[in-house]
Amino acid sequence: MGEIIIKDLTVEVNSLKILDDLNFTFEKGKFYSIIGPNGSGKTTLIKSLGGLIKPKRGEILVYNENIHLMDGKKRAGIIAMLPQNIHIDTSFTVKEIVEMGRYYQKPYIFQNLTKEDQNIIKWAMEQVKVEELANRQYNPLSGGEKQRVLLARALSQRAEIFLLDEPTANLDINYQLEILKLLDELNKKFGITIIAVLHDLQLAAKFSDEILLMNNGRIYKHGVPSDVITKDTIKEVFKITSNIYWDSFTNDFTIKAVDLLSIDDKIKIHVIAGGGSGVHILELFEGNYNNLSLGVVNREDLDWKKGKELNIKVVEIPPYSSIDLISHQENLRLIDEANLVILCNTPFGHGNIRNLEAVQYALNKGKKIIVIGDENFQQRDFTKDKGAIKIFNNIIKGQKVYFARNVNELRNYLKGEE
Ligand SMILES: Nc1ncnc2c1ncn2[C@@H]1O[C@H](COP(=O)(O)OP(=O)(O)OP(=O)(O)O)[C@@H](O)[C@H]1O
Repeated sequence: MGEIIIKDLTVEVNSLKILDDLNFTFEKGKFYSIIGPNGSGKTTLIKSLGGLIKPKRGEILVYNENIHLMDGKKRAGIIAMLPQNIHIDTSFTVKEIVEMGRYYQKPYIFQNLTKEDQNIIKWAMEQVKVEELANRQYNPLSGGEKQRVLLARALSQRAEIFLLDEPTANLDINYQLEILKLLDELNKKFGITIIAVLHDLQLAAKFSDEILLMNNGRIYKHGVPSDVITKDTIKEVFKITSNIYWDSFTNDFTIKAVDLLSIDDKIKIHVIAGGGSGVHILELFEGNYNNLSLGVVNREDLDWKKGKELNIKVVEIPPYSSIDLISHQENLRLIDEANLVILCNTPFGHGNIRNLEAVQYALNKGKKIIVIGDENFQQRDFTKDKGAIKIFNNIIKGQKVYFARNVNELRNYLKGEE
C-alpha cells in the first residue's frame, strides 16, 4: 500500500501554477530523490508533502488521511521535515534541540520529559553519533554536525517519513556523502521513508530506490535511477548533450558532456568495429541514425549493444563465432550503400579478419575510409600468420584513407564529406 498518495495536486502562487496536476504514490520504506532544474517545483513539492503549502486542487493522503486536515501532533509523529537552512541562530545546546523532537506531543513546550522520552532522545543521538556533542552549543557546529543533530531531532519525533530539502547543500563533499550514508542507514535499519530533494544527480542515483525528475512543475519521469537519468532526459530537462555510462553494480554513473557530430541526410556511414572498439565512436553521432550502420559484430558484445540501443542497422553473428560468408556479404552490401567507412581501433584475429577484408573492399570501391587511431597496428593483430597486418598495411596505402586520432579530426573529415 502507498504510504503517501498524491492525487491531482495543483499548487498555485498568485495564480501562477507551480505544481501542475501531479499524481504519485510513495511506498513505505523506500528512498526517493526529487531532482530537476532550478525552479522546477522541487521545494514546493516537498513543502506540500509536509503540509506546509495548501494545494489549489487535489490532495495528499498520508495513510489515507489528508495531510492538510491532519492534527499537527499526529502529523509530527509521522512526518519530520528537515529544513533547507540548517544554520538556525539559536543558543540551544545539541541535547535541547534533540529534545524538541519530543515536545510536539506535550500540551505546551518544555514540559517535563518522561523517562521514556529521555530514552528515545538518547537512542536518537546514538543513531547519528551526536552523544558526545550533547552539551555543546548548536551554533558553532560544522554543517555536517548540524545536519546530524537535526536528524537526531527527527528521529526523536519517532517520525516514519523524513522530508529533506537539499540536506547536503553547503556541505563539503565528504560531509555530503556522510549524510547520505546516514540517511541510507536509517532507511535500511528502521524502514524510514526518505524523500529528499537533491541537486547532485550522482548522489541521488547512488542512494535512491526511485527518482522523481521534475520539470516545469510536473513529474517528467520517475523510476529507478538508470531509467530516469538517461542521455535523453538529461538533454530534454537539463539541456546538456551528454553520454552517460552506468555501472549497474554500484549504481554509479559518469556523465560526459559531448559535442556530438551530426549525421545529415547526405552522408551514409558504415562502422567496422567489434569488442567494444566502436562504442565511443557510435555514441558521438546524433541525427539521422538511418544513415549509420555497423558490422560485423558478435551479439551481446558492447558494440552490438550500442548499435541496438541506437536502433541502427547491425550485421550480427552469434557470440564468439567467426564471421560467416553470409554475414560478410551483408557487410559488403552495407558498404556499397555507404559513402564513408570508419574502421575502429579493433583487435583482429582469424574470427573477424573478414572485417578488414571488407575495408579493403570498400577501398577498392572508391569509398572514403577513416581509420580510428594510428598506424601502430602490431599489437592488434592476433592472427597466427600476421595476415591482418598485411591487409591493414595495404589499406593505409589507399588514397582516400585518413587517420582520426581524436574527435576533432573525425569531425573535420566528416565536414569534408558534407
Ligand atoms: N511564494 C512564491 N511566490 C512566487 N513564486 C514562487 C513562490 N514559491 C515558488 N515560486 C516559484 O515557483 C517555481 C518553483 O519553485 P521551487 O522553489 O519549488 O523550485 P525548485 O525546483 O525547488 O528550485 P531550486 O532548485 O532553485 O530550489 C519557481 O519558479 C519559483 O520562483
